[in-house]
Amino acid sequence: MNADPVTLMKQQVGYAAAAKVQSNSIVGLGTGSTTAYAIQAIGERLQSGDLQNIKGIPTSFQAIVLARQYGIPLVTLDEVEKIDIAIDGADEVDPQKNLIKGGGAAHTQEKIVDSLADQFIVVVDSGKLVDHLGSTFLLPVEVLPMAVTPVMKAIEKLGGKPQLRMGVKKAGPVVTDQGNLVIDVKFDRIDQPAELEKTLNNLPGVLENGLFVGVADIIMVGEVKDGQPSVREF
Ligand SMILES: O=C(CO)[C@H](O)[C@H](O)COP(=O)(O)O
Repeated sequence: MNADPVTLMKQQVGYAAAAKVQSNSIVGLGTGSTTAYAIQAIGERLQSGDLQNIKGIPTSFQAIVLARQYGIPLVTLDEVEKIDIAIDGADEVDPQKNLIKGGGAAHTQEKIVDSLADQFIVVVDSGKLVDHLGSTFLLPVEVLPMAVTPVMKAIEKLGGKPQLRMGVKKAGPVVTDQGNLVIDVKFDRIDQPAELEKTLNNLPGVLENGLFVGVADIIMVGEVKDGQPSVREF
């Protein structure tokens, strides 16, 4: 393999998480470049006959496209009693397994699916591990378009520095799969993520924020040591 180290870590951890999926299960399919490897690996296991009777619940349009590409049948939350396992990425992970998600603007559907899973496995490269949430990544907040200005003002009063997420190769702001906008917020240090999660979601116009507190069961971390990729769990 001649991929760069971060890509190697993502591949390794995505495939390792897919190996935990068992036949006859409902699988939450997360969003992002790391989860994409897990979706690919689940599809390959289905195709080889190593896995049978898997149904996926997607967390985004990206997940739908990848599931179709790799032959994973999809169902909706209306059609299942429960989700057995969900695999999803994260932008930051703290030692208590709390997360910041939403780098792909998909955190609203991700939180619904990941929270419902009996087992939620987070797949990250080692660069995502932090001592405190908010250290490296801005906190994404999905907001109804008509409420962007009042929500930004309210976030400033909470001590955050908000900025509207702008599109890349698209004029204007990023529009979520739900047709809303994303405000990315810099907080100097998020010491009480559970409280901040609730406070932000209580602002009129906010749909969901990217703090996932007490949701993750297992963190799988892709690492490269001496040029060799490996995976550890906590
Ligand atoms: O939360 C997410 C999307 O909303 C992603 O899971 C998160 O941004 C990590 O993505 P990647 O694996 O590409 O680094």
